[in-house]
Amino acid sequence: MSLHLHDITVTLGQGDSRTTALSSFTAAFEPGALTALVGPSGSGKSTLLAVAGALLRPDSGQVLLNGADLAALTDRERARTRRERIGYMFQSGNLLTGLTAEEQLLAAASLTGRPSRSLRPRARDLLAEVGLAHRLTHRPDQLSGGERQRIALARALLLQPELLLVDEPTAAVDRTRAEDLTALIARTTRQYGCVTVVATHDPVVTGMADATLDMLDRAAPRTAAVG
Ligand SMILES: Nc1ncnc2c1ncn2[C@@H]1O[C@H](COP(=O)(O)OP(=O)(O)OP(=O)(O)O)[C@@H](O)[C@H]1O
Repeated sequence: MSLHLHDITVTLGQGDSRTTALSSFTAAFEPGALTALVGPSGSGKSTLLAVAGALLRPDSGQVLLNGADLAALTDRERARTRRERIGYMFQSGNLLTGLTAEEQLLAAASLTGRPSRSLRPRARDLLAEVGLAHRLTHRPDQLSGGERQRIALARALLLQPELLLVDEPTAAVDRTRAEDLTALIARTTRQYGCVTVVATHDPVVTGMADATLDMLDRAAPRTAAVG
């Protein structure tokens, strides 16, 4: 498993709000390694996660997951790749209203056609690992922001993704929980051999990461020198 982003450019918005969020961005990510993606607010971290996760098509460039270009796949193939090969944990948690913590995990897995009964023990183990064994039957509106994020992490890990994309996992939790969550992400990354990219401002995460990628170091010059 490998992830290689090659010469990625992304523009967002229309008219006056049109912004170049990524400009000729190139980077390679190692399997079994947790890479911390750092850089000031607005430097393109979330945009990069969206492109790597086949949620957003770049204007140009290649997103090579194991050598195959996600940017060149059809919408249907991209949706399948997202369901089966990529785990996401984004800031909002993106949980489904009305479902319990345990159902959040099983519902996501059922989209890939796997029987939920066989996954239930693993779902419970993962919820216990993120410290939510006592919250299996709670629904999103009965949980804190940090708890919702932890459910999203457990859900992302359920199907052993090849690519794990995480946006600010520690923003809504205390330091001890931040260390536990980051350790879980790092441990799972090594165990599954997945490529893990975590956008973060938190020194706890950068301190435990295998590599740090600073968005500002990778930005291409905005104006080319003409000789
Ligand atoms: N829909 C949009 N339309 C126009 N510009 C946008 C849009 N979404 C994001 N941007 C701009 O694109 C740039 C990159 O945004 P992005 O969210 O990727 O940054 P970030 O590094 O994740 O920031 P943060 O650390 O604050 O989450 C920013 O300048 C932002 O203002």
